[in-house]
Amino acid sequence: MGEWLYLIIGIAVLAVVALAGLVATRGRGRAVEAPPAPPTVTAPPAEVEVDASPEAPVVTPQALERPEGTASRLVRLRQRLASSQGGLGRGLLALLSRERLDEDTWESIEDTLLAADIGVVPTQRVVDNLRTRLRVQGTEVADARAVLREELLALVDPSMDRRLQVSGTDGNPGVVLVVGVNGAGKTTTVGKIARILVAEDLKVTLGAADTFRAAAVDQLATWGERVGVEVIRGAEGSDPASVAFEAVKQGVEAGVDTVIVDTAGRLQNKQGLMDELGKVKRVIEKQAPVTEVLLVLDATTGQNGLIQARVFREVVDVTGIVLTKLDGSAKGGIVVAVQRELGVPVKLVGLGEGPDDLAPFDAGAFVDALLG
Ligand SMILES: Nc1nc2c(ncn2[C@@H]2O[C@H](COP(=O)(O)OP(=O)(O)OP(=O)(O)O)[C@@H](O)[C@H]2O)c(=O)[nH]1
Repeated sequence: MGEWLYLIIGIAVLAVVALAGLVATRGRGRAVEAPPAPPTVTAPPAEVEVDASPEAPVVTPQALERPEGTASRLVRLRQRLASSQGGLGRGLLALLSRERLDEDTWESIEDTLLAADIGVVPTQRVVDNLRTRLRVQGTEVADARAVLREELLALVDPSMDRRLQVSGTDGNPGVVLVVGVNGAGKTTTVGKIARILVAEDLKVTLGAADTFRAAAVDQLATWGERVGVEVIRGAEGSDPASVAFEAVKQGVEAGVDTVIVDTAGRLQNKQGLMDELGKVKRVIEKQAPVTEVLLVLDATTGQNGLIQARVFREVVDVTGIVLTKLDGSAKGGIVVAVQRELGVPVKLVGLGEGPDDLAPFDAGAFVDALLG
């Protein structure tokens, strides 16, 4: 009987232990299956602002981009130029091919040219020349196109030297200073020029001297990272001249071909701008001469752009113009107006937000694009 009692007690103990084990296992199972606690929401990292821009993803140095080569970029961008500007030439040709070129028609031709922002004086000149040439020569429609092409080409002036001075002398790098009001596309243009130079196997350093906007500095840093170009930056609000100085100094030491300096474009007043850009240029030239001063203008701003251009011309010796956003405007005539205003050539045109949407300006190709 005693043996039976021990056996029953033993079985009971085993059953209790097994039951306890089962409950504990189930308990652990539930703990594993339980949904994880919600993640703590942390502030986005500083780069997020740059990340948000579709054209400026953060790319690690291991994944350097190869910028588009000049030849394929030109073919692509010429088509884009023709699609944004072709309306002007088509409109003019339609008017010129009318049976009778009466006063109303000449007035419409004048209005079409003015609407494209060519400016009053050049418009008058073209209309006068067309009137004389088409009357004297009694020209057929087919010739009207050739005459119009010649007149537009003369306005754009193919004789201007549009080469970018990106090389220095005496062992110095070329130094390109990029100026213009905020929002014109300065920082983007600096990034795009760097890519053009990298595609041509030149060594480049960038100076982020637009220290008033942290986002502009970050934006430029991202442009540089994408193609493995060093970007010299200062703290937010630091002296733009010291950043420019440091960029050129490091560029000289590293033996690069070109240093491109992005500047701040606050048009607070002429004196302030003059002091700021004057100082930037002076300190740079302690290291190496500035070889090119590019003024970036937004083609969509019309007369306003011309007023800005005038202010910058008085402040700094502009040597070339970059017209941005020509893709977003049918007013390609601004090329003529701004060259007339400043007496310096348009050297580059921006034709989109893509990283390789910047092209050297070519007078003949531009006029052909106008004629559609
Ligand atoms: N469609 C089009 N957009 C352009 C072109 N060039 C620049 N942009 C856009 O214009 C906007 C302003 O360009 P930014 O380079 O930031 O202008 P910024 O002059 O440096 O202005 P801050 O950085 O404020 O000094 C951006 O959204 C660019 O993508 C262009 O040729 N075509």
